[in-house]
Amino acid sequence: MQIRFTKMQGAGNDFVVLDETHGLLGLSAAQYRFLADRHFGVGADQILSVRPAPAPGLDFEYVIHNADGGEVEHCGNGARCFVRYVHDQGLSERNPLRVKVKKGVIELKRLADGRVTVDMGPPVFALADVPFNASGLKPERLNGFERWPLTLPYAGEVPVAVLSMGNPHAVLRVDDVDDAPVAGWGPLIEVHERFPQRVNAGFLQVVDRTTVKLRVYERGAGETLACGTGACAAVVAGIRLGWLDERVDVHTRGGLLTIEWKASDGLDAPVFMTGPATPVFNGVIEVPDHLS
Ligand SMILES: N[C@@H](CCC[C@H](N)C(=O)O)C(=O)O
Repeated sequence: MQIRFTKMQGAGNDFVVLDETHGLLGLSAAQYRFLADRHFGVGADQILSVRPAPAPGLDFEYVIHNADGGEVEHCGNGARCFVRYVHDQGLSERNPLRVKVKKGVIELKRLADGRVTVDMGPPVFALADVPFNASGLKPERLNGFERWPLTLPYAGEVPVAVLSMGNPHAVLRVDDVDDAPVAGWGPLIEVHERFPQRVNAGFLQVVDRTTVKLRVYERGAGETLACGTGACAAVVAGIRLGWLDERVDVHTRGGLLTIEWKASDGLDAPVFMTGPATPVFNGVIEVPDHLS
């Protein structure tokens, strides 16, 4: 089967975007993996499928698959690319857009300078909803928020903040992100037995109260150049732990994301993420039928 796609990136987190507004392509997990493959397919961290609105009051649905073929709840950088895509392809002129993703409904706004602001919704702290199994663990409390000791082979106990942005995140503070053991610890944290749905592992360096550096080892994709939900989770954790103010510039290896969370309005205040969304190229690819 031949399919048309657009390759996009948001702060270096890259995507294959598919238009399914006129009918579903019915791709299998193996076919998503093929598209994401950097040697045999197009190459991407995630595949984004743009679909018609599933209910009145919504503009679209968009479905996200990780490079490993698994469907996921949310993708912050993908949300910004999705908005740019529907606008550039003439699928909608509306601004803002209300869009269904697996985690719920999100609102996305194109800015005059080409960037996009996403209302990511409130963070989730209930451990069962992350999900995280804390049974038998004794947390360290900082500023009224917990860090949990995660035991890693060879590394011993490392303290992580745990929360969900619709998808699960573990956030670990490091002194120097360029020196952080992302490749070594990332895969161990991703599949740690205390995270029954696996987890995205964020390595956070606090530069000052409004500036951080971040690297994320993503569930189902490995280390990416940026992770939007990871940036939100890291800033929310940093605010709750007393390290950060309510508006923070997050420097990733692929670009700058700005995160705002007005915790002073309550823990259920929405998180706003602003950043770039850039088309790279359009193409047509033959997707092998034997992978269906
Ligand atoms: N790159 C994304 C997150 C994609 C999903 C994540 N890997 C997961 O499995 O939860 C982002 O920008 O948020």
